[in-house]
Amino acid sequence: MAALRSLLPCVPGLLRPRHGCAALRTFAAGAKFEYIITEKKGKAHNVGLIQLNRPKALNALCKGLITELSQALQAFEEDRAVGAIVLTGGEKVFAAGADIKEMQALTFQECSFTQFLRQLDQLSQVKKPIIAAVNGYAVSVGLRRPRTQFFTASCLCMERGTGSCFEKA
Ligand SMILES: C[C@@H](CO)C(=O)SCCNC(=O)CCNC(=O)[C@H](O)C(C)(C)COP(=O)(O)OP(=O)(O)OC[C@H]1O[C@@H](n2cnc3c(N)ncnc32)[C@H](O)[C@@H]1OP(=O)(O)O
Repeated sequence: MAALRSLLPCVPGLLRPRHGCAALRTFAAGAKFEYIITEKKGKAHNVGLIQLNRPKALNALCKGLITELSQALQAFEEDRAVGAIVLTGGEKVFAAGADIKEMQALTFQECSFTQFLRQLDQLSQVKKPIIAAVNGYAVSVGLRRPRTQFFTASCLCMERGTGSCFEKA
């Protein structure tokens, strides 16, 4: 908990986009991600940070992003040094929900029962506490994730307008 507390004041700074920083795009295990950035934070490197990093599509959850998120969460889950995970997005948006462009070509059954959304549900199997640091829009499936987390650090969010069917931080 002490490591988490020490991390929280840093989170707004962490929300700034970090394009082009190769070191931050490299996961502890050595894998490189296209849609997320991972890092271990805290003095003891015991907080796993995952930042959704698909800004051009407002972090819409495409299949590739969901796969990478799943891999990163699994790796932090298995990393005995990591006690908790912080999941965050960008400055304007946490996530604009499922990738509707990708969904366009799929049937309802394909969306619901195949890998597309099922893999997302598997993320809730992670046993370590996940803090969702939400900033800006959190839409639909992008909202369901923070809601299922143990604690949503909405106190860290910045105000940006309103939306009737969307939840804004
Ligand atoms: C499976 C179910 C669960 O219930 C879902 O999750 S369905 C997905 C639900 N989400 C949405 O319907 C959100 C759609 N997006 C929006 O309404 C708006 O983008 C916005 C969040 C209100 C933000 O609007 P803004 O005007 O600030 O930004 P743009 O609309 O110009 O978007 C920029 C850029 O991102 C692409 N994009 C946005 N959301 C998605 C998405 N969900 N999937 C794929 N792509 C998305 C948008 O197309 C723009 O890209 P461009 O066309 O310019 O290449």
